[in-house]
Amino acid sequence: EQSSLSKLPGPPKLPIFGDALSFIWLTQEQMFKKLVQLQYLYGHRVVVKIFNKYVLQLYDPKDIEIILTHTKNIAKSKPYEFMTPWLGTGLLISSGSKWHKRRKILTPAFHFDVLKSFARVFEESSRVMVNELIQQLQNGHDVLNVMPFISDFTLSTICETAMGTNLNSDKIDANRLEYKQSILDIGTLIMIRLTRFWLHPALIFNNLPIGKRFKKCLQDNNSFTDRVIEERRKKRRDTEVEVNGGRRRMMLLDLLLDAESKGEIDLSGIKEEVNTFMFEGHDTTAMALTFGLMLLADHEEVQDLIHDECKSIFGDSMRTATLSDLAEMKYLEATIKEILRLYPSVPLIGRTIEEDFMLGDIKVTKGVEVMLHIYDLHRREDLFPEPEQFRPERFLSGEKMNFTFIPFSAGPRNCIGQRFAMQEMKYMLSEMVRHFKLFPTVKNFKPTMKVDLVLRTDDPIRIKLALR
Ligand code: HEM
Repeated sequence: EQSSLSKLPGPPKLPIFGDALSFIWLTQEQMFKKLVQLQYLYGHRVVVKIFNKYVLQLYDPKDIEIILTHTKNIAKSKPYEFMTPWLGTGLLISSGSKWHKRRKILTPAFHFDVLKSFARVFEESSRVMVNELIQQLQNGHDVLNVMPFISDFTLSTICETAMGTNLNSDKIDANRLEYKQSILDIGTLIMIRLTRFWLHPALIFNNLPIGKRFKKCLQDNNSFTDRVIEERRKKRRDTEVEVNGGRRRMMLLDLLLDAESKGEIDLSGIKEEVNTFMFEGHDTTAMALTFGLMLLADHEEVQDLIHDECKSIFGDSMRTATLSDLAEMKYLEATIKEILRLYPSVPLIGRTIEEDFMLGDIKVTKGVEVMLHIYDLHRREDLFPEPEQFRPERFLSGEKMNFTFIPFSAGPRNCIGQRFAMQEMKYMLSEMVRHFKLFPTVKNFKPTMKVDLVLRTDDPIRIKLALR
């Protein structure tokens, strides 16, 4: 049955192993490079065989549309399994009726009115970050690795909005660094495990030093998220009026705690969702903002256009932005899209096929895995002329991009936090450009990407700042 796939182009295959041996021992950077090369070597539909399993690699919008709009084939692919000791089967990883039920419980947490009520937090957190950077400037540090400042910003906003917990005033603040480090380590360990097939069985992995390190990371991670849950539970008891006030009930963690009292979810269910949202809700936007500031620093003309746009909205006032101000920031919105085209925080997603379907004239059968290459799709020269060039104007015409531009995926399993993320990024980037001029430390810097849980690089992103 799978043999119709064997006719598709792909790397040469060995008996028994297929292509498995060519992925062994690769570093995360080598793996990234290898996956990018596949489409240039073999075209937009590539078949890789890992032992007896076909893994179809797709780079074409029409094929990607067929997969993403399929209402039954919503199960994630094998590599996501290595994340389950950490994220359980929370919204990102679950499938079938569990996924449907959870998505229904959590969707109200991203309602327009709820996002509107978060404006103050996005606003204040952006200001806090800007003030920290001004402080750094005053202390003589004008060249900064911006990543740690940004991830502090996105972590505190996800805690204060979705989780209703204020990081700065709580003792959990001390665990923040440990939490962020644990996510980096978890990513690295999962990637090591992926490229060494003998580490795949849990029984082997868990009993080796690498499995023990993994377990320690999970403990560090959970000690932070458990406290976030506890803090909110306490506050709810203390401030019952606030809970019945209506609006507050819509906060993500409150919805989960409400579902718990109705018997729809248990504590382990709450934990898997809190872990999922704390990670997906801060790391993705942090990486997009980091690459975004790097691109802005390299393109003074783009900064100036954003600044002009802000000036036309705010005049000379340094007042804080409202949601209707944000709606007017059309050029900034196009800039954010262009950032996500070049650096989509989730560069690659995967599905396991549960119901046979046709991909054009090719039958794809149950059990096949499919990888959708968002990063490579966004850099196709025929879809985005001069794809390496950073040009926000591409997104100004308002032309529909359909499945050629999918940083948030699409279809039933698209990103639930998409509007949250856009709003957060608009607040932060507009605040930055209103206060600072950014300069590159290396002109036209192209960081070396690596395969990880989100799009990452080990190269520090250093930017020179000056007050505007
Ligand atoms: C720039 C920021 C972001 C990008 C580029 C992004 C991208 C994505 C993508 C591509 C997916 C599909 C994953 C897959 O199919 O495996 C996804 C799913 C998801 N995202 Fe985001 N995301 C961002 C921000 C956020 C934020 C801020 C939150 C939460 C507040 C969030 C929560 C989630 C969740 C829970 C899912 C799983 C949804 C489901 O399967 O029902 N994301 N995201």
